[in-house]
Amino acid sequence: MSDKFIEIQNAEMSFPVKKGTFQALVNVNLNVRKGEFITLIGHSGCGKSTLLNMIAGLTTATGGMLLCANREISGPSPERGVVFQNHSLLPWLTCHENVYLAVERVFGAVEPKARLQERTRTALAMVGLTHAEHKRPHEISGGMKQRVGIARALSMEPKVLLMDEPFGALDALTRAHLQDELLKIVANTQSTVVMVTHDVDEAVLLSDRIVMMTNGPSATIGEILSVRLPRPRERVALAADPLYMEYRTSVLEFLYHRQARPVAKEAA
Ligand SMILES: Nc1ncnc2c1ncn2[C@@H]1O[C@H](COP(=O)(O)OP(=O)(O)OP(=O)(O)O)[C@@H](O)[C@H]1O
Repeated sequence: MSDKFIEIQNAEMSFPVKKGTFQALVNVNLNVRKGEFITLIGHSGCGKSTLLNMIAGLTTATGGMLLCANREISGPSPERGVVFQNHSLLPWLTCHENVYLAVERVFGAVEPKARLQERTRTALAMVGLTHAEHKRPHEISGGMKQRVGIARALSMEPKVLLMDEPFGALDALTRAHLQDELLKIVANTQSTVVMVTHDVDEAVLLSDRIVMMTNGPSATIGEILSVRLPRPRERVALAADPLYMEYRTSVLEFLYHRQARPVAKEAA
């Protein structure tokens, strides 16, 4: 397992604002191993999405360097699949067509249609949506829409799956169900994942390491917690596991004692 699949070196991000420049992130250093599951956690506005977008190549760092598989990240690429909270499906297309579109974009030039169809069906099966492949987004639940978003990202066979609060808008039970599914999918695909979350239990359940960010402006990585719970992980058993409680308490301590939320200092 390579130690440096994603390399973030002294990354910075500042935004031009009315009063000059807003320094969102400074001095961010992180190496992510191949196959590792990383969550980014921190108070609202600390820069989690900004950092994820930098890894996605959707925004360019104003300082430092970001690399994926030894190549500088200079824009979005199918090697880094992104899943957003609002799933962003095209409403006039079926689930199958939404995924097919992504598959065609990545593999369309080199593979026959039958293979593209097969890839699409495999991705939908992976998230348990074969039965809904001909439905349109308005005909399915929020959790199912989010699963289509995950299928679409996975269908491109990304080297890295980047997820920005993918389950944030879902009710607690659907969220738990999708977390369990994600654990299985990632175990099967051996994907490298970087995921933004606000949810401490979600972070402990899913992560190999939890990256805890300080409050902004000039936010950075405060601490990194290695979660050494064996896999496969089972939420009910973990709830009574003393080590699980210890990790949970460490993250809560960081968030609510060491980084107690100040009065919001958003960009002006
Ligand atoms: N394009 C932009 N222009 C100016 N300021 C920005 C821009 N994008 C983000 N910011 C500021 O950078 C900071 C980090 O924002 P970001 O969305 O990354 O935080 P976050 O931790 O993901 O927040 P949340 O948890 O609420 O989604 C915030 O103060 C935000 O207002």
